[in-house]
Amino acid sequence: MTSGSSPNIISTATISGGETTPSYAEGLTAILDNLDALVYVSTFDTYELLYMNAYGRNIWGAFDGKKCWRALQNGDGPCSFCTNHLLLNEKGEPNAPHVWEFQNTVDQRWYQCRDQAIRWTDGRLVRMEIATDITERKQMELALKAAQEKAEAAAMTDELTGLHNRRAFFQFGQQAMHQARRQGTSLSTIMFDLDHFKLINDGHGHEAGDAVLRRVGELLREKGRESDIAARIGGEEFAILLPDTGSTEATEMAQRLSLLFRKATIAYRENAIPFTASFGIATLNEQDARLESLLSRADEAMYQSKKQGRDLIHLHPATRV
Ligand SMILES: Nc1nc2c(ncn2[C@@H]2O[C@H](COP(=O)(O)OP(=O)(O)OP(=O)(O)O)[C@@H](O)[C@H]2O)c(=O)[nH]1
Repeated sequence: MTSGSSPNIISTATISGGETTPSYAEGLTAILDNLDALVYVSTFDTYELLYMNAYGRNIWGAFDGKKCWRALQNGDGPCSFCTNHLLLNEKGEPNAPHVWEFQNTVDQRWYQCRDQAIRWTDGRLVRMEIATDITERKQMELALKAAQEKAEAAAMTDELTGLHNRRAFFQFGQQAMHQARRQGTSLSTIMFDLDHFKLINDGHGHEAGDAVLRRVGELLREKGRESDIAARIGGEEFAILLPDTGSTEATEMAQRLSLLFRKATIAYRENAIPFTASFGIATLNEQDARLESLLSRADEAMYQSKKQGRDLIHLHPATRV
């Protein structure tokens, strides 16, 4: 419906058939009442509903004398998402129709709404909305989006431990490194590798090994900060990036983890399986052009822990406190 459409139809009726105007008005009403879409008209200043077709009345009830926000949204005042301000330009003339999608708060269904200012029979500009139910399409879109997000999350997650996987670690790690550079803050990394893990697998079975890895994942999630980036980057090798953290704090964190691991024997079938890890720590310095160079220093330090007997913590010497 466009501005001035009602008077046009009525005058066509008079010219073409000489029939009385009401039959055309009734015809128009019949058309509107048989549309598979909501059509309503409300005033800009008082939000009063001037018209609502049968589709709308069947869902939202009688409209006479009601405000649009009360009848259509069961609200206590104008809706926060009201589009009225988009329908008129600064000169107070109608803008092009505004099309948007919205979930109605009363029937919870999704609608594509086409809102525009039209000239009403008394000459004033009013709001007209035509809203089509798009719930099925929207549900499909939302399900697709959720599946996509789930797949993306799965592609970044280590299935066994629930921590980030290697890919996610490098992706988020690069971001953390750029942020540290931009803000001039420190960034440390702790790498650790479980000691003699092959013996756990060989002695208790692969499932027992998996239970240990899962427990390590739990402990990292429980003890880490929200901003930490903890990942399983290899079979029994883990890495944590600690934004805004210097080497002293990182060493303290590694000490806490080392202690937790020693205490956290895994109960698996009648057996209590003890485990330890060898740690290496490094902190970002000016020469680190890439995340890899920070990690390779942490790896070197971890290797020292392995070499010197395992269940140890080493801070890379190039790291400043
Ligand atoms: N259960 C289990 N074992 C794994 C997984 N990924 C790797 N492993 C095992 O981890 C073990 C790693 O053995 P090694 O590289 O010899 O290292 P290690 O026995 O921990 O010895 P050090 O690192 O020198 O202390 C191998 O037995 C792998 O099969 C996994 O997802 N689950």
